[in-house]
Amino acid sequence: MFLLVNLKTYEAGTGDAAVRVAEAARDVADETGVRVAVAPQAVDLRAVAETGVETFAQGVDGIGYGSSTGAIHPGAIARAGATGTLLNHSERRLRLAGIDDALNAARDVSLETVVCANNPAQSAAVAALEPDAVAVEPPELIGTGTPVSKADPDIITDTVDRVSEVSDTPVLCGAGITSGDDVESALELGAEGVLVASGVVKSESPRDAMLDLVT
Ligand SMILES: O=C(CO)COP(=O)(O)O
Repeated sequence: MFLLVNLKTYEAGTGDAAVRVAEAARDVADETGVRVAVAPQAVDLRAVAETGVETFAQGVDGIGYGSSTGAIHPGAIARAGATGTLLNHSERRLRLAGIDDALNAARDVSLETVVCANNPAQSAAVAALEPDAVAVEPPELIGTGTPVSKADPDIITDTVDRVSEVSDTPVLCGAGITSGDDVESALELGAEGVLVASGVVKSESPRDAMLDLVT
C-alpha cells in the first residue's frame, strides 16, 4: 500500500503549511509502517524533503541542462531531495511523446515515476512506457469527495486488466478518496495504492486524515 499525498497548489499545502503536512505524513509512515509520500510544489521540495518524508515532485520536464527557461529540470528536483515525480497529472497533461521524454529524463537521475492517466486506455498506453507506477484518476471525480473506488469501480478493474496486458506496472488510483473505506475498496479492486489531495490537505487535521486512510 502506497499513499501519495498531492499538495497541488492548495494554500494549506504551501510553504510552512506544506512542511506541517510533510511532518505529519512522516510520522504516520513511521507509526504505521505504511509507505507515505508527499508531492509539494517545486519551490517547497527542499523544505519538505528535509522533514525526512518521502518526497515527490508534482512533475518534471523532459529536458537536459541548457536553455529551457521556466522548465523544471529533473536533476534540480533530485538535488532538492525528491526521490520521485508525478507526470501527466490531469491538471498538467502532457502528450505521449512528452511523457516519454520526461520519463527518460527522470530515469537519468533515478527519480521514481508515477504517470497519471484519465482512463483505462490511457493507462495502458502510458504503461507501455514502463513507468514505476500508473495512477488512474478520472478527472470528473477529482476534488469531489466522491471516491473513484465507489463511484466508478470499473475504472480501476479495467485499468488493472488493461495495464497487465502491457506490462507488470503497478496501478494506483485517485480522485475523491477521503476515507479508509475508500482506500480499502480501491485495494480490493486491484490498486496497489492511492493518490489523495483535498481529503488530506483541506482537512482540519491532515494527520488524522492520513491515519484514517492507511489504517
Ligand atoms: O488529483 C488528485 C491526486 O493527484 C486527487 O485529488 P482529490 O483527492 O482532491 O480528489
